[in-house]
Parts: sequence; structure tokens; C-alpha cells
Amino acid sequence: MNDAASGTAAARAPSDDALVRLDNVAFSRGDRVILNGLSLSVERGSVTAIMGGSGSGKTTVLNLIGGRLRPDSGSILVDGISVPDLRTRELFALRKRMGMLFQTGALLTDLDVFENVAFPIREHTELPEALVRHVVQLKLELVGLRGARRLMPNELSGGMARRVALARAIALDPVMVMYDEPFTGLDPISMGVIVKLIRDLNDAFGMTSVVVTHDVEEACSIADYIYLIGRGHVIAEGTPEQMRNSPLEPVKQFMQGLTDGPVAYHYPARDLVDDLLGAER
Ligand SMILES: Nc1ncnc2c1ncn2[C@@H]1O[C@H](COP(=O)(O)OP(=O)(O)OP(=O)(O)O)[C@@H](O)[C@H]1O
Repeated sequence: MNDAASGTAAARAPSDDALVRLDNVAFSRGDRVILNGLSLSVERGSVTAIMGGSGSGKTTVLNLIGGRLRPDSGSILVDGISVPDLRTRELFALRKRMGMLFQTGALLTDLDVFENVAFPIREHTELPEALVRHVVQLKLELVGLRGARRLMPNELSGGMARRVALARAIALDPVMVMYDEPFTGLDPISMGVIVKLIRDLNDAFGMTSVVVTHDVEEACSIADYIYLIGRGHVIAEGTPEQMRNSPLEPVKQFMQGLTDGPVAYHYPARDLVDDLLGAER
């Protein structure tokens, strides 16, 4: 890692130990270019944060890594495997190795905590019931909620629900977990708990974590390496310290939470005057 926060994906020396590598990825939805020449890599065993303004394409990147979306061009390798080239069954197998904690974190509302965590195990394996129970208890113990296993989702606080979702994301012992906005809507204490859990689980089990977030403080406290994306590609990258000290305006703007600056705040739209004077379109 060198010369970071300098604004290009080439800032980090290439490493053979990347679990995920995106190279020159382009992705559009209709006429709208979302990603255009995005390159990044995620080192094995690391916690890597992907930051960027709203709508900058962070969730899209996770969906591309997980094979839920296909790039228009560029390559996406996970553990050396080209994700866009996988057939459905192979993709399914790869996804078992990737835990995902979605932004909405939705637990299945009709199932209790225990059954929510058991769900992916029952879906993806044929483990005998006794072993399923064993695994679920262990996962719940890791997030401190073994005692809450018979509660229903509507009986949980936001922080507890997030922890259950985390236990579910690691139920199948994934090599990598992707977290989409894991801190959103949590009070500072619950946020601190989730930050610590993500870091501790990553380190204790030798996992690799990718965390998409807007939260600068949390990203800096949890991540080994940060990518800031905008305008379809990596604007800057570096360790938290390098990002904090970056002289680049877009990085300063983002790290200091300023709405005015080079990073676009507005979703692309036609001219305001045209909208105010023109007919609805
Ligand atoms: N299913 C979809 N259909 C059409 N456009 C979409 C769809 N999902 C996302 N987009 C658009 O793609 C762009 C990137 O979305 P994405 O969710 O990746 O951004 P993000 O950086 O994760 O944003 P946020 O932080 O607000 O969640 C946005 O402009 C969004 O409107």
C-alpha cells in the first residue's frame, strides 16, 4: 500500500492475495452509466470499506461481486473465479461462500430468531437437525443473542435485529461477508457493537469483509483499506489515515461530510428551470 488516496486504482501495488478483484468494470442501467472503468481489489483477511455518495453505485458493486448483476464489460474475479462466466449452479455454490447482510437487513417476520439463522443452513445443506441446532446456537452465541433465540423479529430492537442478520450472514461459515450499510438507523451504542462484531468476526475466523457505508467514522474505525467511489469509478483509495489526510478535494469533501464540492450531490436531472417551466415528463 503506497501513494494512496491519490485518486487512482493503481495507487495500491498489485497483490497476489486479493480475494476479490474488479478490473475496469462498466455497468449501465438503460442510458444511465452507473459504473465506468471501476477497478478495486479486496485483500484476503481484510476489512475493506467502499464509500461514496448516495447513488454512486456502492450496492451495485456488491451485486456485481455476488453475481446478482452482470457487468457490461470488465472482469470480476472472486477467489480467481470469473463471476460473470459462472452458470447458475456454480454461482449458487459461490454464493454459499459469500455471506451478505443487506441494507434492509430484513429478517423473515414469521420466523423466530433461531429459525431465521437456521434458514440458510436448512436451504443450502442437509445437515441433521441436531447439527443445525448446534450451529445456530453457536452463531447466536457469537453475536450475544443465544438467549433471544425464541423472540420474534418484532420483539427485537434495531441493533438486535442487525445482530441476528449478522448471525444469519455467517451461518454457512462464508469466506467473505458483504455488508450493505450495516450501521444505518442504529443508535451510537448499537453501532459500536456492530462495528466491533464485524471486525472481531472477521479476525477471529479469518474471514474477508466488504463494508459499504456512508459513515466515515465507522468506516475509518473498522476498515483496513477504503475505496471512495464516484462518477462511476474509484476516486481515491487508501488506509483510513491516508484518506483522512488526503489533499484531494473530493476526498476532503466526503470525509468531512460537506455537501458542497466536487462529489455530485444531485441525482442527474435536466435543468431545474426546464423542469419548473416545462411539462411533467
Ligand atoms: N433496480 C434498479 N433499477 C434502475 N436503477 C437502479 C436500480 N437499482 C439501483 N439503480 C440506480 O443505480 C444507481 C446506483 O445505485 P446503488 O444502489 O448502487 O447506489 P448506492 O451508492 O448504493 O446508493 P445508496 O447509498 O443511496 O444506497 C442509482 O442511481 C440508482 O438509482
